[in-house]
Amino acid sequence: MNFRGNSEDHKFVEKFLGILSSKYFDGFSDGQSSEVLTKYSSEISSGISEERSPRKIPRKTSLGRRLIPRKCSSEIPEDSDGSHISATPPRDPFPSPPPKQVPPVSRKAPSSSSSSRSKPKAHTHPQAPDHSEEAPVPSSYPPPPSLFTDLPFRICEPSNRSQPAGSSSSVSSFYRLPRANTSESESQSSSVNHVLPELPHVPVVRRKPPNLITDSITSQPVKAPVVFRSGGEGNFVKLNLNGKRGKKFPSKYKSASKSRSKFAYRGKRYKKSEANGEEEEGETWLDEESDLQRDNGFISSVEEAVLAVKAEASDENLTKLLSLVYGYESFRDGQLQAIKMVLSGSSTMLVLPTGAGKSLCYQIPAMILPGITLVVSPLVSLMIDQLKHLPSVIKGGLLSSSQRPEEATETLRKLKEGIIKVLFVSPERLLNVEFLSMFRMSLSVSLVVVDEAHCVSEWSHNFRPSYMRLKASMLYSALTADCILAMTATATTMTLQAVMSALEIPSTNLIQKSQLRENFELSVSLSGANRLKDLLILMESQPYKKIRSIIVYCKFQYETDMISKYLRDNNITAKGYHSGLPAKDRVRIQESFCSNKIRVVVATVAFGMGLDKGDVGAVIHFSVPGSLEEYVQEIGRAGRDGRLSYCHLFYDEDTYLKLRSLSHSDGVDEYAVGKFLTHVFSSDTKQHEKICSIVIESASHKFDMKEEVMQTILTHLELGEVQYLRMLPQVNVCCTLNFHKSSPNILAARNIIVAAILKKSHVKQGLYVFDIPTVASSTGVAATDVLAEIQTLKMKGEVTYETKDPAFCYTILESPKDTSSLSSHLTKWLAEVESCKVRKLDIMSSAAMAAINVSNTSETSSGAKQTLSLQSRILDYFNGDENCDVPSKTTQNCSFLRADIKVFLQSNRQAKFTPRAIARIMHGVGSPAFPNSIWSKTHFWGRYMSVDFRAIMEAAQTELMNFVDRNAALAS
Ligand SMILES: Nc1ncnc2c1ncn2[C@@H]1O[C@H](COP(=O)(O)OP(=O)(O)OP(=O)(O)O)[C@@H](O)[C@H]1O
Repeated sequence: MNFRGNSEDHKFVEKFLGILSSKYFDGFSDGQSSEVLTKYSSEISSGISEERSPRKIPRKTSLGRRLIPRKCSSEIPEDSDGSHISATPPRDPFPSPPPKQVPPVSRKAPSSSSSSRSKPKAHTHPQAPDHSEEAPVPSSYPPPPSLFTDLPFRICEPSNRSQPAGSSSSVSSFYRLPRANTSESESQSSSVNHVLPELPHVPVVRRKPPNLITDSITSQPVKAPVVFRSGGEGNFVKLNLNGKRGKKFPSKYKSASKSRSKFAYRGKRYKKSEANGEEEEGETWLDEESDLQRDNGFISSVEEAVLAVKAEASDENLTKLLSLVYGYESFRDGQLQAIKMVLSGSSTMLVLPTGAGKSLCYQIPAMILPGITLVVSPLVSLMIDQLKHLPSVIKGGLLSSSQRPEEATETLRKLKEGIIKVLFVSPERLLNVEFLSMFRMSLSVSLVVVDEAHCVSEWSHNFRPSYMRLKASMLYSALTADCILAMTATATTMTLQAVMSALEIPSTNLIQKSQLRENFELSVSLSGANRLKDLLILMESQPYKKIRSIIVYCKFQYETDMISKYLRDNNITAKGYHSGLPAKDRVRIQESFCSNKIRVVVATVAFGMGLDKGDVGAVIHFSVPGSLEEYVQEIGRAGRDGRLSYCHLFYDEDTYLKLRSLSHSDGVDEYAVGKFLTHVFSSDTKQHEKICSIVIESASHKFDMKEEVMQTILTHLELGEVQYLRMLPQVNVCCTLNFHKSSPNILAARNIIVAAILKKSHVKQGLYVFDIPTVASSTGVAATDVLAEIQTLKMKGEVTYETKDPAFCYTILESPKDTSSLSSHLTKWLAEVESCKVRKLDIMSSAAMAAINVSNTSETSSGAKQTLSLQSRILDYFNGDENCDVPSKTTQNCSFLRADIKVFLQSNRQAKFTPRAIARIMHGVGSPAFPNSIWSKTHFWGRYMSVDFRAIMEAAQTELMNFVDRNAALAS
């Protein structure tokens, strides 16, 4: 629409500007975590491949190809699918080939899909890496050791460290252990022990078996739990955890016991050499009977231990169970307390640092409690990973919206038969009406675990609208759950309060340990145009030079390729990893990294969630993270074996400004929210249970609102104080149907859905085109049922079809009485969320700058000073007030700004701008209506990134008014 200065245009601008009071100028809703921030990052400049999650629903399916949405919007599929191997940490950077005499000892009863044998196997028969791109492993690297062969372990504790407060004798914690030998000559002179130089102040204590695992071939072997095979998706053998032999977990499906024996182990085995008990590399079949006997023996011991805990959940009994199932000698700080709380039926909020062992806090209760343990997880990759890491005695399953229908059906069958004890589920699936009714009717839930619980809160760095739906009232009533365990490693006080309030966890039930492990050496340096070179210099200097596993985090997809290539050109084995890579490539890269074939992974935020590779010795941030939470999560991939690890951050101002601009990419104005609400409630609500739909792409363009923002608003309309609507699964709403066999009318006579289709469609070149929600509403069934029916017809050869236009679907329960006050309320809330995001980045930036400054003040031990400075900032942030004022590096004005906006408006008369749209263009941030593919060509694109976004909006508002007035004057 052109602006011609007529009165209508004037009214539009006036109306818009009238609504835009300055307090809403920062209207923003990301709602989507740093991943989302990253995924829009390329909008800052054209031609940059951004970290964008794939469409959740296919835009278009080929005739009859796919019916069911593959992804729900909140399941960010950009991580690897998690099928990496969690390797026991190699013990030195470039170790000698392992001796072959030590039997495999499982720290955790293995449970990967290809049986427990797959772990050692993964090392001996690794998947072929992509040699075409990958630099060869330097010949100085000996072949990677088989898993576990470096055992036994060594534990080091600083002598001056006292027991952590509140810890019991059976609790230990992370301590800082030295990592790499910084002296090259030392490393060359010793094949194994050189990794841990004997530091004078760090006495070595040897234990059997240790909690913190480091390397030493001199210590005693850990008492090995029976290495228990698993199968299927990780858990073949089912344990009778109810204490009655031959009986399953309680299920209301009483008839389901027959299939149980199916899950006894059947698979390839490694043969144990009778002579020395070592694992032979070749695969062979063992006598199944003797194996089963051994398995049964193990099961009996675990069953006994479970019964003992059921009788008395004492420290001793729990520790015995821990040692039997996991091979660990003691609980870590916080674990025992959390397990006991859960066993006593108290809902609990558990805050432990990354890698502290939170998973164990639901796995052990899952063995004891009678019903199912449901684990809600934000990422499919994380769920897959956690499923794989379940001890084999706990049978697990997974339900996510990205599954194929037959996979989901199989999991549901196992659930009903009582085979599954721990079910991983996405929030969308959990809240699916059919899923809930199945639980209500037939299954008992003992525990609901909300993993990454900070996602519940809009004040976290990683808020997800679907997590908003996890309210205690729903979890308790719809699932009849007994208890909730919420877990996170990164939550500020404000986030914790929001999570605990949503999940109705009393403040007395908070178990919170320090959110930062102590085994990090943190450093920051100022960088700029030479960042790549700086990175190489860092990696070629001590201690990084000697570290075998390193993750380099950057913000943009194109950076991962560029940096990894640069490193490879400099003889460092490196691979780029981002969500844009095909899933199989991501899996392969992760596996190669975990099996030490790649030394460095250069990744976006898509890498790392759930990554439990013990020996990652360093994490380097090529760009400043979006928040301290993100920083802590990402450095949390390092040093999970408890040893000293190194984390360096290159701070450069340009990236900070880019990210700050991007923080505004999801902002909305009250005007747009109002229009959107009018659209949402435009349907005829008198028709009971009418299915309404909003086609995502066109609405996004029309309201200049990102999909995530629309979803956040809709979720709020469902879960706010008044329930205005009920959300239904997303579907592709436009269907084109082609009849092949029977005539349409004959089919319609015996099928009411076909009859409705004929009634509601228009015929185009012999094809029937119709709107699925309309047909669903007219027949009184769900949109997914219409799709299912068409699919059935397709299977019978009656039809082929194609669907397009993914849409939000919902039914209206109540129309708002006052849309304008509702939109004002929503805009205010979204603006607060946006400001919170910007503030988090400013706090991160200010912490980095403070560390740089502290190192400038004195020459001596700047490393230690930086570590202390960052540690204290992080702990203050998590424990204190995050709303404190932080200096921003943006300026409030620029002399040419107004003049430039004027020129911009004159040269783009054809477009209808809002002040926010102008500010975005000046910041180089695209939006659905002003995409960077078009607007990045303007001279003004990103020119004012250093000027405060709100200040630009104010200037744009004035200039827009002037512009309209001038045109109106000219026209009259
Ligand atoms: N008591 C224990 N003793 C020794 N190792 C343990 C103990 N508990 C857990 N671990 C190990 O610690 C590692 C990290 O555990 P887990 O993945 O549960 O951490 P997390 O707290 O969920 O971390 P993140 O938040 O980063 O995902 C695992 O390899 C696990 O087996």
